[in-house]
Amino acid sequence: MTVVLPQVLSSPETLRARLAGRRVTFVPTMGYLHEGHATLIRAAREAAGDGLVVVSVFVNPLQFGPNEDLSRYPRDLDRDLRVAGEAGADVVFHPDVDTMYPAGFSTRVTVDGVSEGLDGAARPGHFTGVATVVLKLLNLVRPDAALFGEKDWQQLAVIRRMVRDLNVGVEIRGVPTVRAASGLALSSRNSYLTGGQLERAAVLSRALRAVQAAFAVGERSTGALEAAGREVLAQEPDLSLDYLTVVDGDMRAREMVDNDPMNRVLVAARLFGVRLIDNMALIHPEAR
Ligand SMILES: Nc1ncnc2c1ncn2[C@@H]1O[C@H](COP(=O)(O)OP(=O)(O)OP(=O)(O)O)[C@@H](O)[C@H]1O
Ligand SMILES: CC(C)(CO)[C@@H](O)C(=O)[O-]
Ligand code: BAL
Repeated sequence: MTVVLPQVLSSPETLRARLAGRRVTFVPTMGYLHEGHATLIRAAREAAGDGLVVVSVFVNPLQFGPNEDLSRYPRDLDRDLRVAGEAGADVVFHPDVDTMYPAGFSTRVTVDGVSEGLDGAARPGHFTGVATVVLKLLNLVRPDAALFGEKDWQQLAVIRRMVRDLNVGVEIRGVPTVRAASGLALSSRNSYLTGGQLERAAVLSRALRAVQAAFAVGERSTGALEAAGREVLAQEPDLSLDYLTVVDGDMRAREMVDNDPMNRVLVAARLFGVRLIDNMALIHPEAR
């Protein structure tokens, strides 16, 4: 099958000229696209009708801490163009860092509350970096709708809050997490792991399923639910746990949970030196 590669644009001016007057559905990414991204792009294609699907590929330095993996974050634009084209993208916006943050750039967007715990606490400044770049990308692309993965559940909550608070006027859609057969959530950072390590990293999703199973048999204390997940994680000696926490839709910890479908268990851990995150609803989707 011949794939029509998307048009690559790197300046705000050419992007605006290309998108003028068109309905636009947008998928922001940091590149190194995998099947999770392709699922987002296909969903965008379906939602877009005869409008344009725009994918951004930009590794945003503002959301990386000083000791994080910015310099080694995986990059492969040629492959990204093939994946994006196959999934139905029309345009890939690929700006360089100076275009996004020219000399004198001084503005930051900080979302209080939902940004503060979990990854916000573990990665100081991370969500300010995310909110700033996402608002900037939304202002450049001016989409009707933008799609984000539920894999980054707290990020999705931060973006929804920002869009609501600042009247950005874009529909934000969440897309369920795409997983490997082992249960491991697909992630660009999985490329840091070898085959055997990837199999072992599936312990994260097994821990989340153990929390779902405890909830399904009636456990409502978050302490006991979290203990069920941690017990599974304890079986992996090369894992260093950041958090495994049950939160409500506003990212708040509670002592007891009810059947609200927004209740979620989130996990972040370092495995073989790589920091991975995952999350699941407390109510197993098939039990709804
Ligand atoms: N497995 C997945 N299923 C669904 N959406 C995903 C998945 N992985 C990433 N996404 C979504 O794709 C978008 C771009 O994410 P990003 O480019 O950071 O990829 P990533 O795989 O999450 O990388 P990282 O390793 O940095 O976490 C985000 O909205 C993210 O939530
Ligand atoms: C939303 C995003 C593209 C902002 O850089 C990034 O955080 C991501 O890929 O999830
Ligand atoms: N997908 C989230 C991007 C990050 O970890 O910086």
